[in-house]
Amino acid sequence: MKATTSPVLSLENLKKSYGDVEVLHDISLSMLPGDFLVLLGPSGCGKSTLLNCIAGLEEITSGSLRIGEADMTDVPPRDRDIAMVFQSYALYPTMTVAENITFGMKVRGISKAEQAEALARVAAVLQIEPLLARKPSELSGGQRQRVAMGRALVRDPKLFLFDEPLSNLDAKLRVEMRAEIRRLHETVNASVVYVTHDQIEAMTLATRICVMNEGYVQQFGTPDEIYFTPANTFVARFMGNPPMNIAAATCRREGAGSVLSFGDQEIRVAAALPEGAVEFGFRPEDAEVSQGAGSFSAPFTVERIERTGGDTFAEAKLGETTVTIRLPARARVAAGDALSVSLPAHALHFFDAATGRRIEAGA
Ligand SMILES: Nc1ncnc2c1ncn2[C@@H]1O[C@H](COP(=O)(O)OP(=O)(O)OP(=O)(O)O)[C@@H](O)[C@H]1O
Repeated sequence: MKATTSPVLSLENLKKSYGDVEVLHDISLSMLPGDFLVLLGPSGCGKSTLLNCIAGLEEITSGSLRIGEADMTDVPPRDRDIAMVFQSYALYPTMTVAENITFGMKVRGISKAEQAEALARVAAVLQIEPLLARKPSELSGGQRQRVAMGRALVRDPKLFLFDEPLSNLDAKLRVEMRAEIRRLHETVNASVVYVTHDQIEAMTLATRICVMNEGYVQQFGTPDEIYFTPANTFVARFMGNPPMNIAAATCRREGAGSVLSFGDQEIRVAAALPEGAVEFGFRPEDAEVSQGAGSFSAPFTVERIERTGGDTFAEAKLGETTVTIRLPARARVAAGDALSVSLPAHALHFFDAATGRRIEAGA
């Protein structure tokens, strides 16, 4: 008989209030050992508060929080079998790198031999052997971040918690460290909860993403589910750069399909959608630009062109909404040109105009 793997972390109807103000509402999610769970959302959405609840730095107001099988309600942070890496590295300035990494073990009375063994293992994984005798002031930002991770890695805990660990690094270093964290996760097969507001970090690192807004879980799924089938307009707009185009349309049924109109522009779709107001979405990279007739009955007139080097983006109006369409880098297009745009069926997204929720197209 195959044993089922039990979650390493599970939250059920977790709520957190500060005084009368509830900042986390009914959060339920779980992750399996080896999962890399990213808590993603804009500033103030509650992701750090949720991480701090998991760490035990904040008490939960109601609901349950389990790490492994054990309920954590009355368990202090030091007994939760977790290791945290913060955005500020909080290294001890007077200690060497080696001492910083082994300090926690020393405090817990772990033998010198075991400390040395753990230090060697972690230094090799993080490739910081040449830095062990240095002080934090003699390190670059990326090296300090690696040492901070080293301090967490010597623990071999049930759960690693990362709070925006890359946000103090410059763009290039962030990309390098992102790759390193990914490699690290693959090498040690750790279970990680990772907070960020950066959707690229979430897409590249996560096995599961929990998108949050205003203390609510907007969607919990794999990176592909979140990107390709966003549950609502918030998730659709939050993921992707440039974000998904979303335009208000009026829908009428025609035959087995539907016609969406945006002023004088119309698009026929095979899906049988509810009639009336609907939000229509497509990603800038899914638009196929052609010379002939596209999916839309009226062409788009280019209002603005933006060239980023690798891509060219054209802005045009769809009804009242300005939409962005990605073109090849060397596309010879200028403001005032007309574009015929086609969209493959899988690239069409529909959302309820009142609630913003995804409408599963029944075709
Ligand atoms: N100690 C506190 N007392 C009262 N309100 C708080 C406290 N800490 C956080 N909040 C509020 O809880 C909400 C969530 O804050 P939190 O720091 O978790 O957001 P966040 O998503 O991590 O944001 P950021 O990315 O800016 O750190 C915010 O509205 C914040 O103002």
